[in-house]
Amino acid sequence: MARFTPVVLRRYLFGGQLPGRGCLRQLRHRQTTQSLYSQRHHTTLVEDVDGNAAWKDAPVAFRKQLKGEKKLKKAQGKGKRSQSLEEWELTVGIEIHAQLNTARKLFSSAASTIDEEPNSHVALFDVAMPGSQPIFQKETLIPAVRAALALNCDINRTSRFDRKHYFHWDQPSGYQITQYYEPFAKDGYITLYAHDGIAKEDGDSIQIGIKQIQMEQDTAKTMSQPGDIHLLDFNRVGLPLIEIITLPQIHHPSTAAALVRKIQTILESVDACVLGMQSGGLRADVNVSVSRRDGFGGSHEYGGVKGLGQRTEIKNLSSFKAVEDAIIAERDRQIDTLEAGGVIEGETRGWTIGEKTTKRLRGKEGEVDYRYMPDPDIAPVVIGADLLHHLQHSMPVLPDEEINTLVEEYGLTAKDAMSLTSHDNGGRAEYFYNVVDDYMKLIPDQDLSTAGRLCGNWVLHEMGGLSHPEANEGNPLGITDTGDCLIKATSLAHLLHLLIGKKITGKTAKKVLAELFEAGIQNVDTGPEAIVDRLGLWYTPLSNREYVDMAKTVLDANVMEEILAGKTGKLNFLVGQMMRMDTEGSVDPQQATAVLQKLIKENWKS
Ligand SMILES: Nc1ncnc2c1ncn2[C@@H]1O[C@H](COP(=O)(O)OP(=O)(O)OP(=O)(O)O)[C@@H](O)[C@H]1O
Ligand SMILES: [Mg+2]
Ligand SMILES: [Mg+2]
Repeated sequence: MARFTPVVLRRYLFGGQLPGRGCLRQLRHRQTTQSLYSQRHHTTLVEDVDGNAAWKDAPVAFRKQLKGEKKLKKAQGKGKRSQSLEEWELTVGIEIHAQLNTARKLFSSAASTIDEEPNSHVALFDVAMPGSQPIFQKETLIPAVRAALALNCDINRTSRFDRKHYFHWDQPSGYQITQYYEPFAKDGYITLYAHDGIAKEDGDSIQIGIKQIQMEQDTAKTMSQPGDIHLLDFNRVGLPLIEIITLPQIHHPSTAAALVRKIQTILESVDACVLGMQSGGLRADVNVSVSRRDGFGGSHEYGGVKGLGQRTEIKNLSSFKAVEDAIIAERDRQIDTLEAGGVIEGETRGWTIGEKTTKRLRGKEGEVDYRYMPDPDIAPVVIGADLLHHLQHSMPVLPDEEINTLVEEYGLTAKDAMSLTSHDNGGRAEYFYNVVDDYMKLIPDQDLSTAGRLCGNWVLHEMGGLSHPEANEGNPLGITDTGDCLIKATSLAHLLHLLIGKKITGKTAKKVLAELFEAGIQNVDTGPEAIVDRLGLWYTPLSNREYVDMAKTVLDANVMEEILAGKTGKLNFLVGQMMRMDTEGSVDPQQATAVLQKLIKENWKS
């Protein structure tokens, strides 16, 4: 599968001290200053694109997810369970493994691949050929450090690699190289807001500590076949991962899912990661415990958090929903066990989508002794102050800041801002900015938030409803990461300009939008004016006589009495009726209201 060339990532490098070839790609057309809008007028980033994008995983539509969560919460809130939740406090800590966005593996120059011919990118070191040595690919530090900075971590200027020993077919050397004793980043945090989808109980926002982030190797990919046959793909072995470890400070399943989703968004926004959860580029292990709320909490402690119950760990969850469902199932199992007088064992458990309960995989006595030891073949990693400084100053706008800008400057609701940034790998937001830019050029004295609200409504809602049998499934509008779309931004801006200038009606605008979409699919170059011309849909205002005739048809004595008695909502109802009467959509609601008011004032009688 083709990838973007690494050239653009050179902007994260400095003074030619690191070669660009080790880094993969830059995804977004995002900037580093406070105001996205103001900077958009000064900055043009060069995107050097080579072939097709490798990312195919569109994030789960946020609205859909919120709806699902609401339903789930409703179901959870019922009956006996909610009673036991008053007595027991759930605590969760999460480990997230994310594949870094690099061209090479962590300790060999073999290419990192996505969906390529199995075992086609494997260096001798990756399969532990005797005599082969690890060569740390220092470019891998760039996405790793960017991820750590985005998660507010302190960067350890000197970190080291250790060996974690275990025997399994997916690990040819018998150990995984990780950072156990001295990871490269620690003491970070992430802030989650209500609009990120956290539990109601967590209020407007919650901060979760990140204990540390370490770099480590991925394992080979196992493809199990019928008949106990396991096929191995060593392309994945040795790919650079980061493991992000949160403190046990999460107390609600939906907050846990929101955290994983937000970490994915953040990693993506700083170009630290290539693939999302849906494509296996991000995996989560959840650690779950419960303790009594009555002050007799548990005796366990982790990272300075005391009073915890015994944890169990559910490994390898690969969707946000699985994170939430597995935590709920494990919480309920632990509470049931404790209420029945049992004890919770420290164990690793598994979760299968659709199951009601987690399943024990191995107990504490079955835990492997990893015999951690410093890797004698790898020198300490020293991060220079200059590299750190450069990376700190080339960070893009982070998702929270972007949401804030969309709400504060562009006048969107937090929900719409979230939707906009989560669609099409962020491409929908880029498209939106382009539409607003073009629209503002047509009406320069327009207030940005008014323009933003109008364009946001069309980009999200009107365009969201478009479909065509020949359109690409999953991305019908053909929106790219950089904001190109089948309906050109400038065409939509012109269309909205015609609408606001009352040159066409709202109904016509929708019709023209559908025509622009169709033209895009058929690769026909046309603009909104040409379509309005062709369809003969230029707006001709109705005469006052026509308004009065229509108003008389909808008015009746009873409704008029109600309006006179102060029921102003009824007036809107009548305007709606007038608009429905006119199939061409030529009724201007303001004028209809004025005519109705006048008739009522004159106490018109039929
Ligand atoms: N009592 C507890 N209840 C809930 N979560 C806990 C508890 N104790 C620790 N945790 C969480 O468990 C995770 C422990 O991760 P860590 O990588 O330090 O150890 P590990 O799970 O033993 O290692 P690994 O799985 O990587 O071999 C952290 O996210 C932490 O917040
Ligand atoms: Mg861990
Ligand atoms: Mg763990």
